[in-house]
Amino acid sequence: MTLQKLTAQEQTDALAKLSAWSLVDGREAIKRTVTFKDFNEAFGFMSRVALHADKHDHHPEWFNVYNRVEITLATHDVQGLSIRDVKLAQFIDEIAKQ
Ligand SMILES: C[C@H](O)[C@H](O)[C@H]1CNC2=NC(N)=NC(=O)C2=N1
Repeated sequence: MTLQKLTAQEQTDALAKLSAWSLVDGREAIKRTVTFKDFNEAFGFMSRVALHADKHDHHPEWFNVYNRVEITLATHDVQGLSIRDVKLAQFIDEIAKQ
């Protein structure tokens, strides 16, 4: 089945459960920031996300400074949000443990 863009209702429902995530201004994407004790923990987290992302062929946009990781998720293929972003956000929440 081809990948579908989430409907407005699906997006609202998904975001209600992803409390750490918010919509990006002016773009159909979601973002969250995760802060760790130090760079070692932040990079360990990024490594785990990177391996998962590559396995699932769905990659984050992110920015890291020392212990902080800012993450943006979107699906280029649908120019908006898809179930893949929801699943990756859930995985990130699980391993961020915050
Ligand atoms: C060709 C390849 O499968 C696509 O470009 C994949 C790779 N990773 C991706 N990651 C994200 N975040 N969105 C995509 O649409 C996407 N597409």
